[in-house]
Amino acid sequence: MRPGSPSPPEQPAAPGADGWGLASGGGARDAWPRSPLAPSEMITAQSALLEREAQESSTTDEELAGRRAANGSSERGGAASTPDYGEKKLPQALIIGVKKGGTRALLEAIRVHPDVRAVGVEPHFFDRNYEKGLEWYRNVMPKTLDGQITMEKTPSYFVTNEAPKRIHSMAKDIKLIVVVRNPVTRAISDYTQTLSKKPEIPTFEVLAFKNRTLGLIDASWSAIRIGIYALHLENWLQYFPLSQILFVSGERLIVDPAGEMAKVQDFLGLKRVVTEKHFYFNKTKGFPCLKKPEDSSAPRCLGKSKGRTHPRIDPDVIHRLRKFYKPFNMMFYQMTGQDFQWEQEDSDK
Ligand SMILES: Nc1ncnc2c1ncn2[C@@H]1O[C@H](COP(=O)(O)OS(=O)(=O)O)[C@@H](OP(=O)(O)O)[C@H]1O
Repeated sequence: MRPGSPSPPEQPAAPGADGWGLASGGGARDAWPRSPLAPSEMITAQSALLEREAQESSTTDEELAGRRAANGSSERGGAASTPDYGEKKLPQALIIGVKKGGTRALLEAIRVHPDVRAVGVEPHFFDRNYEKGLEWYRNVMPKTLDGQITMEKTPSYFVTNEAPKRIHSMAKDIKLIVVVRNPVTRAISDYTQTLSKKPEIPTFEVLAFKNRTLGLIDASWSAIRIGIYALHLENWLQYFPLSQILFVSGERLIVDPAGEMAKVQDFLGLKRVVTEKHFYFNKTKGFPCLKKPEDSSAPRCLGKSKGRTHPRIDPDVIHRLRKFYKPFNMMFYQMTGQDFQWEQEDSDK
């Protein structure tokens, strides 16, 4: 951490503490709340801090990863196929998280834009493949023409300690996008993904607690820890100003994809090309899908690993988790100047 930078949120305020007014701008990150934590929350917050050193469990888009490994070959970006002219460049914008936030939906939507070329698989350069070097990374990228933006998404970057420094040393003016989602639903989504691969794992309710009788949440479990967004964001703000980070609402990306895409295109300095016209709500899928491009026959919904049915979780556990996350969420709203409204009862259903 650089000298003079704000301290990590070791003592976030308990729910209902004073001074939680939302910042209107981006300068609120200095205003760390100072109210004491409930003891159990103190313990879990501390364990969360300690666990930051732990290696993040991997995030993959199984279906895509299965099709093509990031082994140095480029992948065509864009919905309409763009001829493979141009040169490979290091990315100017990254979708850095969060796992299960809606990162694939965002990447696929922004790739429709003719001025964006993106690599389809997750390169995991700044976490797992850093030692391969920048030339390896550049080679993973698709070719771009002048004026086109190169992008990639790797959701684990957001929770990788070394990522901000590494990315900053590559390009300090890079644009960063984080898709955030109610951390309770995100945790359940994350668990659902693991469960789909390892059906023998314990229940969510078992994994979520260090001590269920005492109500001690296990913040060292990555499914829980990833959702402490304020903690991770603090790391990024040591290297990047808030103006270089866009926070996209994972919830709004589902109910109003065009609205969120307008913000993304503005942030990237792109013309608003991706609009309502590109989306339709697919009742079978239960999610918005991209309309079929003129040169293709099929509309494009995300694969079956996106939009999975979640197992039913004990409402008491949901309630406890909501309480656990509330002070961190408040802190996150204050740091970003955005209220994601996760405290509303229905938002983690
Ligand atoms: N249009 C559309 N179609 C399908 N799914 C959508 C869409 N928009 C957002 N989402 C939500 O994206 C969730 C998966 O998030 P990610 O793509 O970030 O997952 S991953 O980290 O890359 O594995 C996924 O989470 P689950 O519902 O838990 O499967 C979806 O809720």
